[in-house]
Amino acid sequence: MPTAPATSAPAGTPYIKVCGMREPTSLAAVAALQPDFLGFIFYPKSSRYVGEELSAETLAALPAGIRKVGVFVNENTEEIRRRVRELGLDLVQLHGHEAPTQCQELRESGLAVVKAFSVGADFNFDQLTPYVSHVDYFLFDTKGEQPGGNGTTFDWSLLAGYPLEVPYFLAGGLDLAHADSLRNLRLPGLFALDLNSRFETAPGVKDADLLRQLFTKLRPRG
Ligand SMILES: O=C(O)c1ccccc1NCC(=O)[C@H](O)[C@H](O)COP(=O)(O)O
Repeated sequence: MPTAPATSAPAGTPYIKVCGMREPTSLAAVAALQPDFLGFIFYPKSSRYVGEELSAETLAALPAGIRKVGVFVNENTEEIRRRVRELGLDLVQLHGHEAPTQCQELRESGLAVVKAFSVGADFNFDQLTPYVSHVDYFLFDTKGEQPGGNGTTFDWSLLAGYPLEVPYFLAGGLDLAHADSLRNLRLPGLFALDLNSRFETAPGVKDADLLRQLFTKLRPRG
C-alpha cells in the first residue's frame, strides 16, 4: 500500500475497503483479512454510526498497513478534525454536499480526502471538475434514499467514460455474487472496491467468512 495517495491500483487489482465497522469482535475478524482500508461511519442517522464508543486504542491495535477512513455527511470541519485527532484516522470520506473549499481545508490538515458522489442514470461528470484539485480520490456510490449504505448497485458502465485523472473507489451494493464481474472490471481510474451492507449480519457487524471468499477471488495469489 502506498502511504501517499496513488493514482492507480497495482497491476489492475483494485484495493479493498470494508466500510461500516463498529462491533469490536467483528472488527478484529475483518482486520485479520488485511483489507487495505476500513471505514467507520460518523453520521448519526446511520444504523452503523460508531457514536463515541470507538476508542483510539482499538484503532491503534489494528494491523499495520490498514488505513482508517472516517465517513462524514455534511459535518463541520472542526468536528471532523476532532474525530481524526482523537482516533488517528488516515483519510476522511465526505458523503454529503461538502464544498471543494471544505475538502481543501481538510487536505491542508494533512488528510487524504475522498469525496463521494451518488450516481444515478443521469450522472454528469462535470460536477466533479471543481473538486479535482482539492481531493485525493472520488467515490462513486449508488443514488438512494440514504446518503450511503443503500445496498444497491448502479450501472458501472457509466464509468467506462471516466474522463479524469483522480482515482476513485467503486461502491454501492457490491457482494459476493459480483466476484467475477469485479475481477474482470477494467474501468479507467478504478482504485478500490468498497464493501459494506451486503456483507453484514447486523448493522456494524460483518460476515468475515463471506468477505474472505470475495477477497480470495479478487486478490491475486502469492
Ligand atoms: O453505510 C452507511 O450507513 C453510510 C451512511 C451515510 C453515508 C455513508 C455511508 N456509507 C459509506 C460507504 O462507504 C458505503 O460503503 C457505501 O455507501 C456502499 O454501501 P453499500 O451500498 O451498503 O455497499
